[in-house]
Amino acid sequence: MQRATLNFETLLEVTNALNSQRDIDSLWRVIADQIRKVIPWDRAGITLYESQTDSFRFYAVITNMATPALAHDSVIPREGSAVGWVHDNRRLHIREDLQKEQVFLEDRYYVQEGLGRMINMPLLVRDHCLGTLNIGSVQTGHLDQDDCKFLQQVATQIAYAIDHVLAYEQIQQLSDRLRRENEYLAEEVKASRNLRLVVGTSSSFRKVVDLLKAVAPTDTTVLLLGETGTGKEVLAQALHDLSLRCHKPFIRVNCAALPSGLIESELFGHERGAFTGAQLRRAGRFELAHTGTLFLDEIGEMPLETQAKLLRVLQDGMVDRIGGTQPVAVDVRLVAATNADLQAAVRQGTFRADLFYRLHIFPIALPPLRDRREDIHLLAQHFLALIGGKLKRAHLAFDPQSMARLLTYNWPGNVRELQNVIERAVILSGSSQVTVDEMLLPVVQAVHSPSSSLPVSLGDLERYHIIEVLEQTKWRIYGEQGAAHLLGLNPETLRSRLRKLGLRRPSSISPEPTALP
Ligand SMILES: Nc1ncnc2c1ncn2[C@@H]1O[C@H](COP(=O)(O)OP(=O)(O)OP(=O)(O)O)[C@@H](O)[C@H]1O
Repeated sequence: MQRATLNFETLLEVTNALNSQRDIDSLWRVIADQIRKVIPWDRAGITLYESQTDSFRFYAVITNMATPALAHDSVIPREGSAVGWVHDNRRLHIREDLQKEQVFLEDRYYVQEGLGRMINMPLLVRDHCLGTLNIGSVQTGHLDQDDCKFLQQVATQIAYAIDHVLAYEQIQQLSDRLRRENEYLAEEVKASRNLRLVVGTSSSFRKVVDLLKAVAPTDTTVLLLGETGTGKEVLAQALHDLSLRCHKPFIRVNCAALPSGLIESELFGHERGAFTGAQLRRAGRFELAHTGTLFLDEIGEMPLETQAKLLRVLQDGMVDRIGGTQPVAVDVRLVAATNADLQAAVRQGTFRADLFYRLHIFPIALPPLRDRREDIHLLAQHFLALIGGKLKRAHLAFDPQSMARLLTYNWPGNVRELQNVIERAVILSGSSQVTVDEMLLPVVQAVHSPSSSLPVSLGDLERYHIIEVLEQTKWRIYGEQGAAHLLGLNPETLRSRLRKLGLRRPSSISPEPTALP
């Protein structure tokens, strides 16, 4: 067969192979076999340029050499390498005798492998160089013009095919990211995180807000310390809202809520098939938070193994997906929170000291509610308005005794408790006048005391409260001294609630003169 015909037919075979849907390894094998018909080789490889690291990675390699020094995934820097030269100059480079011309970084590895000649071709798409095609042989010697032209044509076909694959991967990644963002937002909506306003004018709280405002515009890592329910998450969100990243994502991870087996894939993502059940490639929360803020709540609960991986991300800004070979660069501002004594955890060996120092750059300690009693009034009004909005109850107001009760109650550390008491009071008060019955306060303490083993649901709480009041009134519902009046409910509303709760007047108590449940 004539040389020109052979080259043409081979090129056609290469194009056909590129159009067939195969995985990259078998595809490369078919193409490399075609190239061999025209130019004998002992090593054929493709590198791709990675701008993040300004280097080239071997994307596919086939070699006859016994001990290949540069294998699949090996990385070569652009500076000083032949592939870098080809990339920068957009043209082919041949070392006809590697022994004599070891001018580039990778040449000594090729000589070690036993190669005599190396040809590097740019993979060009619209004058953009994606990487290189590299053909090496044990033989030394010249390459004629036709062969150069043939190789360049093969390189162009490969370049366009790779460009399509990369574009497809990018679309997949973007759609994966969008899907994850949607899932995340749906979760967030479900959790109805509408209590974002930061409320408080006490001097201890103002100090916290001043620190927050000072650090917000920087990219410094912030560690929020404080008892549970003191507002660490509210402040993390406020920090993000005040930062230059406010229009970028704010992503939250509760380290205590995720089982240890899941936390790494949740944080760092995973490749398809990385473990049983990983049917799709999944971006982690670090990737979702790219250019924004990642809030790691309850960081003290993070398993030691995950702490080591988190430390690596903080050091290099690169995330390794589980089962992945290529790290992904992320630009994330980290905010962490804990109610645990991290220094004690470091002493006990359950928290890494090096991670602690990475996080403890700008600690902010939140005061418990007992140390900011001046804020109770404002917080109570704030929660009343929010809960009123949530339950669609307009113009709610505390009756004067109730506000006094809230102000004098010996609140422990927790703002969430105050909020919950108010929510219960609103539900139990039938009118726009909200009564915080004294009963609500001790019950809340009992619920949260360590000796109480079972959590009490809102339904149970309502039932206990109603029974208590009915017992006080000897099951009298109507009139000034009746349970309906004390509960601030219409008697008919109370009667229907009793029916709903399945409560009946005990037979030992004589009936009221009106219709009874
Ligand atoms: N200063 C504040 N202003 C307004 N709301 C607040 C404030 N502090 C706390 N809250 C409310 O109290 C509840 C508990 O706050 P948050 O979840 O931020 O606490 P946390 O310290 O992160 O709790 P945990 O340790 O349990 O994760 C939330 O509903 C929040 O809206």
